[in-house]
Amino acid sequence: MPYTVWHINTVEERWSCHIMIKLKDVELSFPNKKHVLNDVSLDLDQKEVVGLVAPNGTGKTTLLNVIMNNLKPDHGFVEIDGLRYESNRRIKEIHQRICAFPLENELFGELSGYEHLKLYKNMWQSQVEITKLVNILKMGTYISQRVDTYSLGMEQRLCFAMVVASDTPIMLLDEAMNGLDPENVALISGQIQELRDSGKLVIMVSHLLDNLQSLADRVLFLREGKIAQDLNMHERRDNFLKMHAAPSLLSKLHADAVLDVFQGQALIDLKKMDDAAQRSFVLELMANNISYRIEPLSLADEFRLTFHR
Ligand SMILES: Nc1ncnc2c1ncn2[C@@H]1O[C@H](COP(=O)(O)OP(=O)(O)OP(=O)(O)O)[C@@H](O)[C@H]1O
Repeated sequence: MPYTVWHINTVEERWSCHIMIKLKDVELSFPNKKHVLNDVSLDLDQKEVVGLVAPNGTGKTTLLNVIMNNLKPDHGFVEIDGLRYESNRRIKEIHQRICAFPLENELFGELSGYEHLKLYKNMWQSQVEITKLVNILKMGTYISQRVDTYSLGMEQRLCFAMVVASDTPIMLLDEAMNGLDPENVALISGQIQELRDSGKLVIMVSHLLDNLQSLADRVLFLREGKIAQDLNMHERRDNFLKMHAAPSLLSKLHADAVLDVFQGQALIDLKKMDDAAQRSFVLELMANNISYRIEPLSLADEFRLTFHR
């Protein structure tokens, strides 16, 4: 009989594979819109930033609402940290583990930003230091003002700070960067990285693909109710050739190799050419002084190929 070698997981290994959210065969239709979610199965781990990406009206918010139990799936189930929404007690237990980005109508105009942060800290009984949080997010100049005096960007930063104040293991950020200037996008991105590093699962619905490219560990594309792409952002990916779309040269390539032509740039799939063909094509680009780069697809490239082809 062969020896059985028991592998005892290290603390790090156990930590890195704890499933915080499980969706199994989730389906959901609205009366006027069928199959907004159509058989979605997903496991999301702790200590991850997960980007959820799709064009408008595709079902991203619906998916977050299913995770929060605001919508019940027609089929399938959701499990949060091993628990299902099956009784009021369970719902309460689960909601202690999740905080969702507040909607505009969940803010109280007559209260200050500071009072909102205290409210979230108390609701989740967290240990977050509000003064420190206010300083980190550079909200000191307006945090004592009534929220109905806030600009969109100030409100967005407050809503993000409210989620941080909850200190829950799962954070759902639906378009949290909307309306923020680049400096604030960078500030909040840095905080999201710290949340991830401290062990949180952060799910971000976002249309800022360049930002997700650098921030997310994993990006999901939702298309026709399904997860059309599940990209591990740390995995080494194949190289593609990106070149100025010179028609005379593109016409020499097999049509299958030209994946996309967009805003004067062509995207060439090098896997459709053998080494010799690749070399001679690159020499031709150089001889014709045509600019090109060889690199993996960006998230924006992946998005175009998934949704616009
Ligand atoms: N309560 C509802 N009743 C009926 N239809 C709904 C409801 N909520 C969403 N829908 C429809 O379901 C589809 C998905 O909506 P959802 O808000 O999830 O999209 P989204 O991807 O979050 O869009 P956006 O990027 O514009 O926020 C849309 O066609 C929308 O009209």
